[in-house]
Amino acid sequence: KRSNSECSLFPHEQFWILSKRIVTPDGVISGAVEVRGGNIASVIEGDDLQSSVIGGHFLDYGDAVVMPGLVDVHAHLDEPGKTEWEGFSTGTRAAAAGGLTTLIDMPLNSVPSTVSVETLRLKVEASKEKLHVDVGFWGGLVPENAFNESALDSLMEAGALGLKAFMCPSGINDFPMSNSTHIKEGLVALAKYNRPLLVHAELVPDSHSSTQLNDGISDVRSYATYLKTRPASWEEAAIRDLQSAMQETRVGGHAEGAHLHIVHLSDARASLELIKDAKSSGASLSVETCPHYLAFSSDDIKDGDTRFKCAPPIRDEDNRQNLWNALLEGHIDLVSSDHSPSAPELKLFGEGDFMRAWGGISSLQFVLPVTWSYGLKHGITLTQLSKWWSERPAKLAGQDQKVPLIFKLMSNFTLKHNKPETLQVLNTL
Ligand SMILES: NC(=O)NC(NC(N)=O)C(=O)[O-]
Ligand SMILES: [Zn+2]
Ligand SMILES: [Zn+2]
Repeated sequence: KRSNSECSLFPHEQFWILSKRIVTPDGVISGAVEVRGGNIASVIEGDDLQSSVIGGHFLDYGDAVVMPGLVDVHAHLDEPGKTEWEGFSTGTRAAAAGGLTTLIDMPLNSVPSTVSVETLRLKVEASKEKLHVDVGFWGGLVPENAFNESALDSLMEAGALGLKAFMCPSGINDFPMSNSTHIKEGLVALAKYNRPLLVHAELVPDSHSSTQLNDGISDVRSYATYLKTRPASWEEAAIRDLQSAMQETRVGGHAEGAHLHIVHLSDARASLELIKDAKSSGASLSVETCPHYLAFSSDDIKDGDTRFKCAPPIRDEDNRQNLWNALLEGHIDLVSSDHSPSAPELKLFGEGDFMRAWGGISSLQFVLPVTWSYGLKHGITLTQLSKWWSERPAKLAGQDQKVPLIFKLMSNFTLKHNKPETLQVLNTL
């Protein structure tokens, strides 16, 4: 609704958006999108629609792309508590600047972490009057609530869209790691709601104590040093450890109805093979990767440039190509930002110490151009981009209404010509 502020919304209850490139489930069409009362009312294929069909108010965007807004299922907005790291106001403005119209906020890096109905309410309260795009919330699965089904139920019934767990230390004191037993419990609780459990899948082998991790560390400014401390075998070990939990999400399984989603996959070798096997065995399983894994390889990262520190780490060029192939072949389902900013001083830009800097990449407003620019070299299409960044993330977050009804209906109508009767049908839909 147009407010009397300097809002840029077109001041009409009903208007049309024309473009030569409108992204629909049936491909990219030239035509017009009808907006009525703030919703998509119809989509019409055809050229020169101004005069013949539409009349009224319209915005003609020429050959600029018109597509569903991006839905980011993995963003750390850090409020309440750490607004010097991000916050709802700056984070949602960055999202809007980058074409993201929905963010699902992670349950950690805020203070407190979102691991109960009380802390979810604190977060919702903190977000009031600060949102420039839609925001939803994942709840946190931690050892403290994993066996307390009623606590998980109240978190879900209070509006959490699913749960998130870490299988390794998260770097946040009040968000401890979980094991596969906790995860199985979480999946059983989620089965009632047909909702997902998202997992940070890195598992530190028992032999590794945290001190050992830093043993023999030579040059902390070299990215290779950091990369060596978080090998792909950690991702593989976590996904191997999740196998039986994944099997329980199959039809007839103990957690049928629940869904397991692996966040920010970096290892496109053994870990990806295990995911592919689990999917083909019928597990209700999906996996995301992030633009920084698709765009950069370890060789690109200069000494001391701790902007690129994240967990799991950015791996080598061959791995990056494998990630693109897996995304193009549908083995990786979607892309998310894993926007994990911090106060600049925590990145230790001066010292460039990869071992002590905050792990997390700040990227929200760049994810669309990065995915598109680097994807062009792999021949990606706008339709694929929209599946990876809008349609599938919206489904994971249970936001099916974000995949506009008309686009769903469009999948039944193969509009060849905007014959009046067809238009009439669409308009009444
Ligand atoms: N607490 C975090 O924000 N962690 C994040 N940090 C990264 N990815 O380096 C994450 O998603 O694991
Ligand atoms: Zn993570
Ligand atoms: Zn994250």
